[in-house]
Amino acid sequence: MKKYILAIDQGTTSSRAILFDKMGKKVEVAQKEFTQYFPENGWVEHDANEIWQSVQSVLADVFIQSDAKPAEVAAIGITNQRETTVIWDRKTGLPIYHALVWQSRQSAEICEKLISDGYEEFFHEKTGLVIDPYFSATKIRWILDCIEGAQERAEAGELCFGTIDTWLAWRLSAGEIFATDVTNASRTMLYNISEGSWDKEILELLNIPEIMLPEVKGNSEIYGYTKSFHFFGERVPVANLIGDQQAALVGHFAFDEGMVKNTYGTGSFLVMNTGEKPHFSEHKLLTTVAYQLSGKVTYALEGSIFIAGSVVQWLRDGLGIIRKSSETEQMAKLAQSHEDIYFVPAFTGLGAPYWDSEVRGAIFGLTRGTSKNEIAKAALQAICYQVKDVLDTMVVDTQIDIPRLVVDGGATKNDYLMQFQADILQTSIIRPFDAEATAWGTAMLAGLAVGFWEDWSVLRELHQKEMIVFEPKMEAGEQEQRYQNWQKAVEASRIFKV
Ligand SMILES: Nc1ncnc2c1ncn2[C@@H]1O[C@H](COP(=O)(O)OP(=O)(O)O)[C@@H](O)[C@H]1O
Ligand SMILES: O=P(O)(O)OC[C@H](O)CO
Repeated sequence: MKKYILAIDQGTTSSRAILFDKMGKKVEVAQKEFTQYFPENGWVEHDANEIWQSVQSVLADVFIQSDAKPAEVAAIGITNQRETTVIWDRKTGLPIYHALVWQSRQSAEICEKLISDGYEEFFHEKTGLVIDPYFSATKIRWILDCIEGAQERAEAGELCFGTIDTWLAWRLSAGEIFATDVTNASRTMLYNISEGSWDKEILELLNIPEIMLPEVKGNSEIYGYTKSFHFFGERVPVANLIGDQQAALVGHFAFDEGMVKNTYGTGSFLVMNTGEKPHFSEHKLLTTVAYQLSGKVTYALEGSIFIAGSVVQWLRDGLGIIRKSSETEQMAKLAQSHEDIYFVPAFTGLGAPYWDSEVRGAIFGLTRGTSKNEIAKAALQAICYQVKDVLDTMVVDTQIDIPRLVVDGGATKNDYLMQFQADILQTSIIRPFDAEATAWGTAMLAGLAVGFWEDWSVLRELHQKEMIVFEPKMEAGEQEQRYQNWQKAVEASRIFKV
């Protein structure tokens, strides 16, 4: 008997496997971090094989740790860090280069050329995106340029391109599934979001052969079956692929137009459901696909922040001033209030609403009295200021008020972060008791596809109602003053270019 849905949440810093039972209860979780490579200024890479190994490892762990058996899994859903680009050999399955991570800037020059040649409107109209190294298109171009003979091999059909969803589905099915979903496709800068297909003019402009691209599918259907993974005695359907931010939107049940969620993971992503018609931003927010169910596309508006939880990771792995991310909460509380510093964590440029690839990080206001506590506090505050930059832009762009923000993601465990976010936005922050929206989103979509759950009304009943609300406490005067200081710090960072 089938008892579980298995969600694979492949994030920027770790891979996770989560088992949900029929009541929507999280039965077991396994998690594994993997290596981040920073080969040059602003570059971020992953080893796609290591990602695959980390996924195999958490899949094994989740069964070893629980009473569950692979034969009891009704379906698998895969949700993933988006845009990260893998190119591999169709025959051997070996990647021809490291995966270029969404945060990575190595294709900045290709983007600058496209902008100076006047292609901004061309891409915006077709893909809903701004021209930026963030998206997969110029990363593909960069790899094809960088590896000798790759262009010819791609043209001959010998190479496959995929975002991480495609890579994992391909691996799990031993090459039988070569597909992506519409949300991941909409982040490649190659996909026409109005026509619902790879855009031939863009492919021609970037000289990317269509033969290397996966088939694009909806968000709740059987893509194929597992084959290679020996822990599955029988073949288990892969019944959903979806980008992690869109999965979180679904996981929060943000199905109505105007509903917004924000996720605090490696980056931070504010996403608003905008309904059946795409809303094209005048303020450099991204128009993207929220989900496609029964052939019907729903669109979203997104503000993407490149550095959020990863600034905390940098305090741990780069500066070495903490051992665990959770320590930052206490440090922020211990920080001296008169040592007020501002930290612009633009390690790989700034995303929405600035889209500045060249800016790099800076800390302002250091004194002899500044200690690691103040730096940790400023790092957490920086996440919140960036969210305000995006949320204010979204309100102006859509003319829709956002009186409350539903949140999820690893960094939301930090109560200081949540309270400061409520204070600086002057908005209520709603944190579900178990902030596992991303995995729950993919699990629901996969479960519906195979009839594990009958329909959305059943799932709505199961949806957790418990939550913690953080209400703003800061005086409006202080909030305004602080935000002005932040804006000055961003301005100053953008002036300094090496
Ligand atoms: N208690 C905490 N305080 C602040 N940041 C945290 C805390 N716990 C985790 N993080 C940050 O959250 C991120 C992990 O969240 P997660 O949602 O798993 O990210 P991803 O999916 O991008 O890998 C890491 O960057 C980590 O530094
Ligand atoms: O890995 P996350 O959760 O920070 O998400 C990464 C985003 O999908 C990048 O667009």
